[in-house]
Amino acid sequence: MMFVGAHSARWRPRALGVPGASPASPASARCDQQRNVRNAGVRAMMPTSQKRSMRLNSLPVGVLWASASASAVETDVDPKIIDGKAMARQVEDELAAEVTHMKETNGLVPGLAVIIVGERKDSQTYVRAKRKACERVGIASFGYDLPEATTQHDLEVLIEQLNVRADVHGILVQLPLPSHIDSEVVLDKISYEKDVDGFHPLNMGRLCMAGGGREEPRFVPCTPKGCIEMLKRKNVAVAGKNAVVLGRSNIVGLPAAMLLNQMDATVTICHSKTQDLAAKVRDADILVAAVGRAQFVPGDWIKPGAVVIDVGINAVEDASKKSGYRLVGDVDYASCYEKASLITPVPGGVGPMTIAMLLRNTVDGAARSLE
Ligand SMILES: Nc1nc(=O)c2c([nH]1)NC[C@@H]1CN(c3ccc(C(=O)N[C@@H](CCC(=O)O)C(=O)O)cc3)C=[N+]21
Repeated sequence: MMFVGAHSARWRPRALGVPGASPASPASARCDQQRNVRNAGVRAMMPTSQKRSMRLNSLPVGVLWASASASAVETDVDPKIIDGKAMARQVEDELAAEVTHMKETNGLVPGLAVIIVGERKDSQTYVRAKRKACERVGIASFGYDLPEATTQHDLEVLIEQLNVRADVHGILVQLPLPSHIDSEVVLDKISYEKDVDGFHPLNMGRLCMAGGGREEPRFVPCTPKGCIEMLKRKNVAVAGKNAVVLGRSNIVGLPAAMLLNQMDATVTICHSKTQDLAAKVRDADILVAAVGRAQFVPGDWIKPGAVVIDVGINAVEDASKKSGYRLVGDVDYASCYEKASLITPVPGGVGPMTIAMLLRNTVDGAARSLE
């Protein structure tokens, strides 16, 4: 049976607070001494003209501070940049406290099952990041690494088993799935009460329904939820503002538009058939770019003072890097930075917040299981 193999691949929970110090995640340690390392990451995202001015307030002022009071230091190094990595660590700290409390009062350990089918390198990277994040906050993670040739039936059987397991509160099937598997059918199989990705039609449907008295979705998709959390934590006023969402995917664009609509923004969804895209974007007080095209949005499309949330993660060739590539977003960062009042970097922006929201959803799912 394939699940024997899957079980042997089960992730072993490690002690809390052990930094998963791999070169790919330099900021996984949370101690104060590490703060300047993290700030260095932000500094790398800044145009050179800004770097000099920020050096003054990036002195190690917080060495004696508790991490709970470190937020101003961590996220406001350059007030224009929304440091998603630091913000995600803050969310993780909050979640770790909740998880500890849950364990102490109810003996409950939140559990997340992550299924990956096939050997896509990018999927493996993301899944590894999710597992490490679970370790940091004390969530038990159960990894299922299934071969490319896994059948639709076997995948569905696994999901049904996870649906009834009391120690699993969230189930995530990493996308994209191999083409011989019908993703929609698979996602519908996940119990909507464990659908921490928020992709189940019942969760998506409830997200899209407006009006009083309706049931809230059990879970909201992690990437758009992370975008909104960034706006909230930066105290961005949304009501009455023009929000433009580039892209209409089920995973990002569409749910992001629904959430902004619920916050009383005037939302415009743009896509490949949109006429005069530049004019639409120039009207945006808040721009969410999720088109999957490297540096697609130039700075001269940005309204002065706009808030720019860049969801894109695109690899572009870069001979100066050891890997041969670097990651860029869907906006041209340097020119958009000049016009924006707030902007998210790539990497270190929406990506880490996506993972933090997955943890949030898993802890919420565990809390709901007590009701
Ligand atoms: N069922 C499912 N749920 C998902 O949430 C899901 C998925 N499938 N398939 C793929 C996309 C992509 N995604 C990312 C999450 C974090 C980073 C992230 O943390 N990125 C780092 C950089 C990572 C790197 O260096 O490669 C950053 O932006 O700083 C990126 C991408 C979740 N996804």
